[in-house]
Amino acid sequence: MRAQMENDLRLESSLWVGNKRYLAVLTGWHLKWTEADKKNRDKKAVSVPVAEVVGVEEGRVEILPHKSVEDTDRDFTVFYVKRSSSRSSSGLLWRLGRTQFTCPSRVLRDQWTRHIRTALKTHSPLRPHRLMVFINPFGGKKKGRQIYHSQVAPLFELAGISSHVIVTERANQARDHLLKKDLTGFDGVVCVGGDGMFSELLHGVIGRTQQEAGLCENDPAVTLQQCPLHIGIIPAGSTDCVCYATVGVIDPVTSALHIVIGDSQPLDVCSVHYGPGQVKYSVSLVGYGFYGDVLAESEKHRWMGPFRYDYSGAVVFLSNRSYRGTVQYLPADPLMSSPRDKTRCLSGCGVCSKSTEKLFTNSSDEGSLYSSYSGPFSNESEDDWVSVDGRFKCVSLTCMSSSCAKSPLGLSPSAHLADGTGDLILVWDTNPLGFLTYLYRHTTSQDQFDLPFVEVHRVKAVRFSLASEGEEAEDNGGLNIGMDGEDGGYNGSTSRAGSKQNLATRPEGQTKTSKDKTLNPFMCGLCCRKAPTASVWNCDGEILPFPKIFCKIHGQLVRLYARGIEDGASLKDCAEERLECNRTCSLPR
Ligand SMILES: CCCCCCCCCCCCC/C=C/[C@@H](O)[C@H](COP(=O)(O)O)NC(=O)CCCCCCCCCCCCCCC
Ligand SMILES: Nc1ncnc2c1ncn2[C@@H]1O[C@H](COP(=O)(O)OP(=O)(O)O)[C@@H](O)[C@H]1O
Ligand SMILES: [Ca+2]
Repeated sequence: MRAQMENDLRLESSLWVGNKRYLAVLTGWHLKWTEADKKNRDKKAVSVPVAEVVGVEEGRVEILPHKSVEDTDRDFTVFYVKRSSSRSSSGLLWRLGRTQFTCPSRVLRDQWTRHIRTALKTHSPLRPHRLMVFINPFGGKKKGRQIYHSQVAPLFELAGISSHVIVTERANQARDHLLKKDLTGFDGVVCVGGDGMFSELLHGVIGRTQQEAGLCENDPAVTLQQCPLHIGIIPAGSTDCVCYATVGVIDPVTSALHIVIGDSQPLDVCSVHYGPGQVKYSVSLVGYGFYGDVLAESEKHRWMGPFRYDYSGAVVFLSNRSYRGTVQYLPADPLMSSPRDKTRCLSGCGVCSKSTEKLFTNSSDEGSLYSSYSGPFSNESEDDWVSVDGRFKCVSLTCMSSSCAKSPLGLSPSAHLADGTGDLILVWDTNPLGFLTYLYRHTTSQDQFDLPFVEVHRVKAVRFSLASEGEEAEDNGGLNIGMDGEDGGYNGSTSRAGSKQNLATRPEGQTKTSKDKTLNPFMCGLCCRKAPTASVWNCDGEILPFPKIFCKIHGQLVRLYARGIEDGASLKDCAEERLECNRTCSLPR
């Protein structure tokens, strides 16, 4: 069947590009053109997967900086994805490649354009035709509108995508629109903004899907329904972590091209249940302590733009706080992967593909992908939960690496985008120099988990609560700046929640008292006010002022127009070995 289709689409002709003659071949999967008049050795060949052809137009056409069409009879122009490496980040930049072909006759020209269009329809079924685009005009450096109109809209137009654009006038407008308005006919939704805008789309799309399925999303026991609408992100925010971690670069053109060709990247989502029956969703950071405090502080300084996080980070760091709490977690299957196995989740990731089979019982049946998720708690009992009690600088949970420009490898460099697990990072109370070392390692390739006061666990669910009242009343705001480690928070212990040992507390003699503190004059001004006993949660950039939460990871709940990070090195090997391969061989197609 496939071979038959391949044969029907196959086309081979001698065409001109400029003043050189090429042998052009369309196989259905690839469009390839090889210089015809040269001897074998220096033959110039270009091969583009059909899946990466953006569009084909009759005549000699240019798109950027402005559209121009020279309507000639025997010419056609092919637009496609072209890669270049990015010096500043880990992924590859995508640009719009363009080649103008001249045919010997108009009939042949029409045959070529028709065949390419049919090949696109056949081999790229997820390409969007209609998109809803939300632009936050105030995100990041406030360039959202300009970025969309100058860099993204021309590409959508070229690909024949019709877009309904809404420039937001208030926070949560995009989320509310997705929850309430008619979405018939839309293939996907796109945000132009930062992680906060993405979060609005995430909430809208998940909420709408559960509403339509008649499910109560606030009930942590419910298995949520996979979302049929794809989400696209055009980065124009402050951290842009979700874009960075799923594409590898912060670049509007690259992201727009991923949308245009209908790339599809499943993504794990963490539901955070808090307060009386409320839920929020996160894909990057659910953080208590340091990251919660940084976010709360940064809200006061929004006018600073993206720099507010650095400023607030320094302020919070200097206030040297730590918080008591009880963390319980449900470990993931250690045979699948580990947060310290030094692997990276790249495009075509094997761990994620294997997890797809585990997460969806009938993975071979495409249609069942959205209905047969077996949920994370199919076999677990209370005995499987592990409980940890102590004082922490921060507690972070992330469903993916959470890499961003500040931290190119991310909060958890070996986390996976779509394996149905999250990484729980516990940073016990430690002296400021120790904590600074931990933070600083995020900016280098040094292992931030290789520190005595840090632990990381791959998990399926997490519970957090404040320590019991007597313990909570203990002082906070630690002023110890020594490096001896004695004041470290790592004197709690670990136990199975359901077992007899249950919730171990710190051993006698190691309890921190105010006498242990060493005052540092530099810090004094910041610490004289009474430090709070509880922090807030940072849920993908939104403050949740309820310390007690329950988090559950939903494997591959949503899909993005992305394909994971492409590794430049493997791409090069691949290109050297097989000329016709224009990208990483392991990609699923
Ligand atoms: C010493 C250098 C330390 C660098 C530490 C970098 C850690 C970076 C981890 C980033 C994880 C990001 C997770 C994503 C969060 C976003 O959802 C969320 C919302 O983003 P949006 O505004 O684009 O909508 N962003 C955030 O919550 C921002 C978190 C950023 C934390 C940055 C902390 C900077 C710390 C600087 C410490 C400086 C110490 C100086 C000592 C004198
Ligand atoms: N028109 C608007 N006015 C005010 N806030 C908005 C508007 N549109 C969106 N928002 C909110 O602004 C917040 C930050 O947006 P985001 O695009 O993530 O930028 P940044 O990365 O700079 O924080 C989001 O939480 C979003 O809900
Ligand atoms: Ca994951």
